[in-house]
Amino acid sequence: MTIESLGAGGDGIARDAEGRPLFVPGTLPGEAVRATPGGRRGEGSLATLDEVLAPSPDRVAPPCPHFPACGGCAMQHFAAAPYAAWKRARLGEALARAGFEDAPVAETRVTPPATRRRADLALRRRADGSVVLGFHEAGGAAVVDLATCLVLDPALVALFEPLRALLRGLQAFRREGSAVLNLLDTGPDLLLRLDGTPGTADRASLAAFAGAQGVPRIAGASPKGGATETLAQLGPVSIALGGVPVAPPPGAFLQATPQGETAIVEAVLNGLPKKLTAKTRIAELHAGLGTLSFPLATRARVTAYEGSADAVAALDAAARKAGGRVAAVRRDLARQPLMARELDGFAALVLDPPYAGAADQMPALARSSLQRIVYVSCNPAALTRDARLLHATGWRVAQATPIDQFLWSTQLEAVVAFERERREARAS
Ligand SMILES: C[S@@+](CC[C@H](N)C(=O)[O-])C[C@H]1O[C@@H](n2cnc3c(N)ncnc32)[C@H](O)[C@@H]1O
Repeated sequence: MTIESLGAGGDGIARDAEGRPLFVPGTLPGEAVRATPGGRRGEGSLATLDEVLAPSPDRVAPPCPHFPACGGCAMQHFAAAPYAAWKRARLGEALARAGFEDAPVAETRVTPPATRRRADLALRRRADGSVVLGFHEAGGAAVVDLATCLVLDPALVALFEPLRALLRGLQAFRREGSAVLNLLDTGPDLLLRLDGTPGTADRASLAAFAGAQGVPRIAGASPKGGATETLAQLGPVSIALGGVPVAPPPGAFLQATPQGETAIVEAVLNGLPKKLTAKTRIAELHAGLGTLSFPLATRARVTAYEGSADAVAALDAAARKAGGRVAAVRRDLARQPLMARELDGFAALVLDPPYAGAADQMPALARSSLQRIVYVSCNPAALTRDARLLHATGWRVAQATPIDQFLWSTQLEAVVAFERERREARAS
């Protein structure tokens, strides 16, 4: 069969005899391949690639030995330039589906390998007591035991083996769990979600590991989430966001790479209205630890709303020390979205919602007196749904920037600046 196009999930798409889509993972447009049809996928079926008969000129040798088994990466077989163009096209399609047919989409801002500073590693204990540590396999629940990872910062990869040795001896690790690693300015910050309760011996091992590996803090929690407990702390934890030091809670959200963070911040600042004064006010939703709040505060006064109690406490403490141009407010924006009249007086609004998007918040934004909205999205489908309402209520896309924060994955980060269409423009 011949692959006609590349789907949003990264699969090559061919057609069966009846013209229905046949999704073939690991293939590229234009390729002739031999594949065996298997299960169903949406309105078509899924096929397993047996052989590439005529490779695309865009096919490259995947650099990682764990590709394609490891589910962390899906697109290592795709050359860098067409891969970046594919991500850019996906943002254009997401906006077109919302009604913005000819939105100005910038070139993709790419992220180099070996820069990811955040990892959520799955852990399993084998029957012989040894430890499997890695990401879930592509399309399955099993965990791929990783010897290396080309997207992660080497400082995190260097912890794989010491972590296996630590976990092997921990009584609190029975069958499965996860390890969230955040690379902060003070070194790796570790949150272990284990299926047992650490006793005295475990705590001693954790403190020894922290000292030996230069990990200033280890926290624990149950695999189901819930409250975290500090299990070992040898020093302070800190990361500078927009130049302001913040002490993140264990497992806190960080943008995936420093380069991605820079690209997002630049696109957000470029999306603001040009005329801002020291008295201008900006509303920021889903502020987290302040990744965007502190850069925004260099242009205006910022009211930063965030739902997580821990995150807002860290943001508030950092903001107070930094001189008070950021006011941190705790608010669950899904249950209690900002109302249109609360947005009076803000020159612009920046939102950076979680993967589900901001469906509950959009009607008030569309109705408000706002003239500028900068939407940071990690989910093109949610962006399409949320942007549709803006299209229907007279907004236009001023600029859209795709950011490839998750190298070789099918994920897409984007910053889209919307502005209200001027009346004369709408009349014409
Ligand atoms: C994609 S992160 C962005 C964080 C921050 N802007 C940054 O760049 O680091 C989304 C943020 O939304 C917050 N969040 C999720 N659901 C929320 C809700 N219902 N109300 C308010 N904030 C929420 C999360 O806690 C998280 O901090």
